[in-house]
Amino acid sequence: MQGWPQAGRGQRVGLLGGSFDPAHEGHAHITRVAMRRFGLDRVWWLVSPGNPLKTNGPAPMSDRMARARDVMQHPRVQVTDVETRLKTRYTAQTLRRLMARYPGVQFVWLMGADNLSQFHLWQDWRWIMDHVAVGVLARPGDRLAAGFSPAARIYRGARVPARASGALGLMTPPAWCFVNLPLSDQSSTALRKAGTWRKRDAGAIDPASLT
Ligand SMILES: Nc1ncnc2c1ncn2[C@@H]1O[C@H](COP(=O)(O)OP(=O)(O)OP(=O)(O)O)[C@@H](O)[C@H]1O
Ligand SMILES: O=C(O)c1ccc[n+]([C@@H]2O[C@H](COP(=O)([O-])O)[C@@H](O)[C@H]2O)c1
Repeated sequence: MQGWPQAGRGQRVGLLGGSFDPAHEGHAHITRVAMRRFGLDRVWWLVSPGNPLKTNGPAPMSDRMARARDVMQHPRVQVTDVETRLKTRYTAQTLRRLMARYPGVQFVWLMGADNLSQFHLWQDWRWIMDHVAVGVLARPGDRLAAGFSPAARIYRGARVPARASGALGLMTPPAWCFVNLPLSDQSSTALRKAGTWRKRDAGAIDPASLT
């Protein structure tokens, strides 16, 4: 995919942000499940210029994009460098700009349970909860911690039961839903440790160029 991803008014678009350093079958698996369970028309992978909470830079963007496209081949899923184009790396900033750029599109932020546990540390995380529906996918080892996380507790009144997950993208935020699924123990950390992925390129990102 070259250029900006496409979506029509009224479409439900899931956004899976990640370092994808490297992408793996676990990412593809949760994407397919999210499309089905949350009734999404499309999913865009947002390959991050760099997680603001991680100090080490990831492998070069071009390598991560190429690998992500190899791993995720589906007609309704697009691997994108939207955050590089927008010059954002904080999710709230990215979402504000995407919502302005794609009026009428219903975005659903997707993440694994490990990220829900950390969510209260993200910049403007309450703004995200208040403005975008959030779909959380179970991940081995993180189910309980995610359920008791500050974000889950503070927004417990906005939790959508898993049996109603298909309507998530139509709901007015705050609305978030946790779904169980056949678990995948794949992780980028394990792949990096196994040495099957490229060396890190800590100098690839100039943080000053990003908001
Ligand atoms: N096996 C998995 N099951 C459920 N969610 C996952 C899985 N792997 C990744 N995710 C989710 O996909 C998103 C992007 O993940 P990311 O690119 O950080 O991969 P990762 O395997 O978690 O990497 P790392 O090991 O470096 O933290 C995150 O929301 C993460 O929670
Ligand atoms: O906005 C934030 O403060 C923030 C903090 C940590 C992670 N994120 C986003 O969470 C997504 C998953 O990150 P990662 O590195 O765990 O793959 C990715 O899109 C990051 O930009 C966002």
